[in-house]
Amino acid sequence: MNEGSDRRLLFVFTGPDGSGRKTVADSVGATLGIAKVISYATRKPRPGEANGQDYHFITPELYEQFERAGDFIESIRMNESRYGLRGADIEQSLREGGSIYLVLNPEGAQLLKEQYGDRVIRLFIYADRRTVEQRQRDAGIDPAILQFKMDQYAAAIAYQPSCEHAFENYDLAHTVFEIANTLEHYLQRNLVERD
Ligand SMILES: Nc1ncnc2c1ncn2[C@@H]1O[C@H](COP(=O)(O)OP(=O)(O)OP(=O)(O)O)[C@@H](O)[C@H]1O
Ligand SMILES: Nc1nc2c(ncn2[C@@H]2O[C@H](COP(=O)(O)O)[C@@H](O)[C@H]2O)c(=O)[nH]1
Repeated sequence: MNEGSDRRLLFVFTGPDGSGRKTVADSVGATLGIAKVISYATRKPRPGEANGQDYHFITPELYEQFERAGDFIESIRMNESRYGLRGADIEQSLREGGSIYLVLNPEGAQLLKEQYGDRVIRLFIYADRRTVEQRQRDAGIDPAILQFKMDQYAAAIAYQPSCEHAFENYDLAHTVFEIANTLEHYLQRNLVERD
């Protein structure tokens, strides 16, 4: 486990796809001035997505190269696409920017928890199945991918009890406010402990 003596925290936003994890996480991150660590993905960007902001969009060949070099702290395959996080990116962000946040599915959240132990705070973001499906349809997700994501909904929801905190996400401003308040407590506690 990679706990070390450092108490900089990793806030992991998880939950079902379409619950609003990215939207909420980016807003909380901007409010609190916390840096995001971005995954590498082999899929093509969707409309509105930007390289280096949503993902590092890379070719399958480069992904394989990173994987062979043992760069990924965790790596998944989903719908023919690969997604992974480079351990060096996490370590560098922690060194340079203090606490960080990430957006991961429950599998990734669990793997990070196993690696970083109690430095990982999992924030489970959820909404009901119908809302989540409608949001993703409105966002223009490919119907086959949407079906795949909805097939994962129940399994994703089952991860909630494992997480340190859970927040429903209907009123975005309210959700962001609640989470920012919660995270501020962690950040302040850490400042006091490190004095
Ligand atoms: N509280 C909210 N009310 C209405 N729409 C929302 C809310 N939160 C997020 N959305 C919208 O829902 C859609 C999905 O949000 P987002 O991409 O943040 O979800 P996600 O959980 O990261 O899922 P995915 O990984 O599939 O993108 C986006 O169009 C976003 O603008
Ligand atoms: N375990 C990991 N999951 C990841 C990573 N990067 C993204 N994701 C999750 O994959 C799905 C699909 O994302 P989409 O952007 O194509 O809709 C979603 O749940 C992401 O949160 C990762 O590095 N590891």
